[in-house]
Amino acid sequence: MLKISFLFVPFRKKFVGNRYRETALFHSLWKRLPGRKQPKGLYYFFTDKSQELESCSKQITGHNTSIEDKSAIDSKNDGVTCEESNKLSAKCLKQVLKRVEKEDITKEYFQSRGIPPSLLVARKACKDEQLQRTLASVLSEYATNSSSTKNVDRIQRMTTTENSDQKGDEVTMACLPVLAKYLEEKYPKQVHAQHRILKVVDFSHPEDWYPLARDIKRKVILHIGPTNSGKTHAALEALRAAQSGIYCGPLRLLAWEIHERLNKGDENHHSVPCDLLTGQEQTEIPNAQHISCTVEMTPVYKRFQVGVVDEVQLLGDNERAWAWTRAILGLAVEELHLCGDPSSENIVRKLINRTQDSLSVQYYERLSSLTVEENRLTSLQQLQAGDCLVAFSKADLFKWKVDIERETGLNCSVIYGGLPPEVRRQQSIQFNNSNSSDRILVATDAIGMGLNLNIRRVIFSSLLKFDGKEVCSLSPSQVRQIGGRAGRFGSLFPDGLITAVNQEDLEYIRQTFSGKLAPVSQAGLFPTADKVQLFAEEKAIGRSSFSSIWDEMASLAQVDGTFFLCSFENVKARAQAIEDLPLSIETKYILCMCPVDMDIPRQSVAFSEFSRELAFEGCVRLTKAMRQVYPAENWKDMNDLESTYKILDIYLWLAQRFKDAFVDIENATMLRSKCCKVLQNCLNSRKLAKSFDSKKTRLSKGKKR
Ligand SMILES: Nc1ncnc2c1ncn2[C@@H]1O[C@H](COP(=O)(O)OP(=O)(O)OP(=O)(O)O)[C@@H](O)[C@H]1O
Repeated sequence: MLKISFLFVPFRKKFVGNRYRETALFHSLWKRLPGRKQPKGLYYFFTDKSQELESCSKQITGHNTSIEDKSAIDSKNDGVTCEESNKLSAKCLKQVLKRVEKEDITKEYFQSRGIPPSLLVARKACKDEQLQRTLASVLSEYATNSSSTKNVDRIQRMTTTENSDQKGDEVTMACLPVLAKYLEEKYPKQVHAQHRILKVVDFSHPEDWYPLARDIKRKVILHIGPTNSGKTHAALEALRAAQSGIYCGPLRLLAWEIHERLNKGDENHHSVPCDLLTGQEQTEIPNAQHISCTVEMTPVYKRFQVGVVDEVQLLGDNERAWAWTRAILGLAVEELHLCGDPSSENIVRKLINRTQDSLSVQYYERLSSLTVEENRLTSLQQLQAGDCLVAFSKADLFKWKVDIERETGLNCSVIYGGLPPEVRRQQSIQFNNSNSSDRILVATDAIGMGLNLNIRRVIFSSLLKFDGKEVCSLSPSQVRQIGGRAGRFGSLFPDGLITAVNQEDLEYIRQTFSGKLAPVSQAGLFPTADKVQLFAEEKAIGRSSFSSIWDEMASLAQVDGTFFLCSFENVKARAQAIEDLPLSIETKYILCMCPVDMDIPRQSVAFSEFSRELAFEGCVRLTKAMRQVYPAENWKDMNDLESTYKILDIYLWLAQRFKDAFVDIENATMLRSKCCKVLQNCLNSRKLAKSFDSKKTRLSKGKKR
């Protein structure tokens, strides 16, 4: 219940007092239509609705609107505000309803004016306030123009339906065309303008956004399999053999890895010159016809022979999914290889059906065994080199590290998402090294993707994770992704094992691996810069109310069942931070896409400072505080360093887009690698252990939850 109210409160809040409330209201009405067909010209009905309903009220009840209401209308030179207008509408409507309920107005009254009695029944049956308003206006339409009776039969039929929800929807559906016609005649200018706006936010055919790709009949090969099944390997073989090609991966770490692998070559492959393109980096390798990039950077304006998009199950990710949708629909390649887990098959089929490319699916099995152990881990002494203990907070990770190192004498490498990718990679190399026969890994779910790890056994210390807002259980897909890291074909430990610290968790893991993954059902979309720009122009939204664009676009956007709109929350938070700056919409859009976590004060302050300097000075420099990289010995120092790294990273991300303004690129790059070195030293230092007060092993505390 709590969760539901969280979802609904902001949603409703969005409508109250919003000057675009009417538009949103009608949007919510037509969304109820099967197939969500957009009724022409619906949106402006309530722009003048106080007067409209006033006259409607007068017609039906025979009374004028109260003096009090009238004075509210008259007191505004430019008409009433929407909020007032809504209040007035409600009052007028109430009057109408009251009179009808008192039977002051009889069926005969309506019939004599050509109003079908079924409409009255429909209105009474309908508890939804929005629908009541719609119906009230339809009543008024009938009262003034009895020739508009095309829908009478439909309405009559629908209002006799038993199910009241269905009744409400069908009544809405029947009323909308009447309303639409009426509005188009009454407010032609506004309706026309509204049509143009709706065209901008019509996201029902995103496949048409990529004409270069649509010019090619692409051959799409979908590689479906669990982790460690060789699907990426197969796709990369095709990439290497191509004259030109592009790899699009979910992480910088993966983009780096493919970039290096192609450039180096190995005993079975000659080297292939390959550029690197990530949010923060861009290389120019001589003669390179290949690119390895992070999926958000996918160039859809350039042709390649072969494209590879990795981890396509992320088409369902709430925040980043748009990048996969864009890459899959937009890559202008002759041959497109998509790699994903079994949950991605349905949605990829739907997308390729839209692009009308050819699709073949290749299925893969794991290359080596993966076994869920019978017994849970009961003592740290049971740990062996090659084990990976998974925990979900940084504090937990370090406590485990300290306990393990003290009690077993084994050394722990550490990997978590907050560490710079360079450090994550160094820690993984250290762990993989075949000479380190005393190595354990303690890690968060950051090991799930992007690192080649030689793990013998994955041990879940918990299945609960804090996602930034609340503590929630890992999904079956996450459990499989993390657990599947145990055992790697061709490594020291080809056969993988999985266990847990808690018995209940172990049971859950067993069930997860024996069940099927729920399919990803929709692919994410996000408005492109030009759509945002056009929308702002049509709506005459100035630079100063940039942050309002996102809610308005979300409320009007037309997205069909194959797609969903990715979350706007982070983008909105960034938009609010730069709201008052004299920057173009285009520049503000770029700033909003910057990967800053606005919930972290140091990051949000730095982002605001960079944006302000960009707007007012045209030259952005690192501050003194951002240049300070001191040796770290404890928990707090580490946090500071991670934070400094992230700020330098944001600086370099922005520098890629505003090269002339961000003049400290060299310095930032140098400081960023210094941060990595210090962090790496700190992680390997025994001094770190002293910053934790962990006298007892965590395994000796209650295991059975
Ligand atoms: N035919 C092959 N010959 C040699 N090595 C292979 C072959 N197939 C796969 N491998 C190796 O096995 C490992 C797993 O393969 P790959 O990364 O392609 O799996 P995957 O299914 O994409 O899994 P994940 O999604 O976990 O990355 C890699 O180290 C890869 O190089």
